[in-house]
Amino acid sequence: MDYISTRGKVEKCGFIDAFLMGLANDGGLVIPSEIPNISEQKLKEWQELSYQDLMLEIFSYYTNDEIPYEDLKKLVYDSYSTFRDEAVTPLKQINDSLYVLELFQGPTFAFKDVALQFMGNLYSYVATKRNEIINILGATSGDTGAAAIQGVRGKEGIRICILHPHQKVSKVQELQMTTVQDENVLNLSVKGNFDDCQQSIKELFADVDFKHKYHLRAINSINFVRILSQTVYYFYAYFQIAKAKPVGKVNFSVPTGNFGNIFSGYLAKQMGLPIGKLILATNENNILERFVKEGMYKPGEFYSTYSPSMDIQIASNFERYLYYLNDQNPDKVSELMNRFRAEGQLEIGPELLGKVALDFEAQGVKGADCLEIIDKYYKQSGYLFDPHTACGVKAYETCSGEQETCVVFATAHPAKFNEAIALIDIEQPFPTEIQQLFDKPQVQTVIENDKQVLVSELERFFG
Ligand SMILES: Cc1ncc(COP(=O)(O)O)c(C=O)c1O
Ligand SMILES: N[C@@H](CCOP(=O)(O)O)C(=O)O
Repeated sequence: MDYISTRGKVEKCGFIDAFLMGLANDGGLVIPSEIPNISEQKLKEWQELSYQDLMLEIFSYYTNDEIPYEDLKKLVYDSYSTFRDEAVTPLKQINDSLYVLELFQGPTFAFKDVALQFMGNLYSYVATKRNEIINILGATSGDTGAAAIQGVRGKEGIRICILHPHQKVSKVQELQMTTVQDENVLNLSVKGNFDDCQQSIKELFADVDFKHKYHLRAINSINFVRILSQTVYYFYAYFQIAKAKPVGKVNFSVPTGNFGNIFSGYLAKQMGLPIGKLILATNENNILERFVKEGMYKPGEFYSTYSPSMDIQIASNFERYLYYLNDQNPDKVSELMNRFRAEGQLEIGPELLGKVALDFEAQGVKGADCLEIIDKYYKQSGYLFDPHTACGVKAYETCSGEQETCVVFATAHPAKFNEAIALIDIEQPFPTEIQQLFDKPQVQTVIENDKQVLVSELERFFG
């Protein structure tokens, strides 16, 4: 398998080079040169596999044997040995049509651990085997940062700098990042929002001289390995249902911000997994809902919501989808992205909008509805959803038919977002790992949202 850019101006490369490149050197996003098709027979065979073995099977289509099988197996098994549930991503049935896939069983209680435990180990492996310097630069609305730091803290040959929006992440998210005392970790708290943080790091990654000088590596979903790692649980969830009952297509409702998690679902569907609708759940920051419903991609006003990890306007992975929507035409993608930069918006016509509708439905969920869902299901079934997951459940109620089977992704544990849960007078016990954080000292540097200030911090830390 070769890896190419959505903008077509990067020489094709192999799996590890694609992993190290992060953002494509022409400013586009890395994608595989083709999407492998998994036969029905293979899908049947995979049903019985453990999560880890399923991941090994899926990765075998993408890694070109650049990592010897036994090494990859160790990386995968080590990565999920830190999870609290043997199944890695256990599936819970809530009612006849609704299943919840718990993606929060990793060390930082959010879905990001699934990919980032693995990527942390992979970076460590590549640092040793290829003698590469690994300086990770990432932006977070709270969960990616915590998971990435946890994945590489204290690891030799790796440094990590994470930008988060100052006072716009939950208290638990802030503590998870800033109580880490290892010397290889730098937390920058930026006076701005997540989009500001993401734009800053994307500009630095696009400056190829700067990127190479400081050996910058990506852990955000701009990195294709994030996307690929996240496809595994779509397959895994589907197989758990298919083993229990005859099932045709399954819908997935995915709380969405940067379009990474749901793009992994799109990839799984293109690979041949029988997915019906990919239901895109958002909050008041609903640029993607407006795109799916009206064909207009235009950032709106920024809102701070009960689901702060999805307080995102400009969705990083949208460009990957534009590539497939436009018949894999890199020139068209370049033209569209240039137009977006110049005009601040993009619009697609009825024909392409029809194509979008073949795969996606979308629902933006207001704060009051989000809290109502948490309260309702807690009373009905005793299951406590975090606010992001609750948006996914509301979107399931709105978009998935009564006779259709739907998996909602539980993207975080409710303890991470107690600020919202407390508003509906539900008292939840905190897991010990989270409770302990409140007694630890915090280390972080608060900076202005200013490129030169950021560059100085990075030169000092990575230089
Ligand atoms: C808890 C939670 N849910 C949902 C999302 C949205 O996922 P994505 O950015 O992959 O669309 C995020 C952040 O990305 C998150 O942290
Ligand atoms: N919600 C994310 C935002 C970054 O998304 P990513 O998938 O590109 O890493 C977060 O929690 O940081």
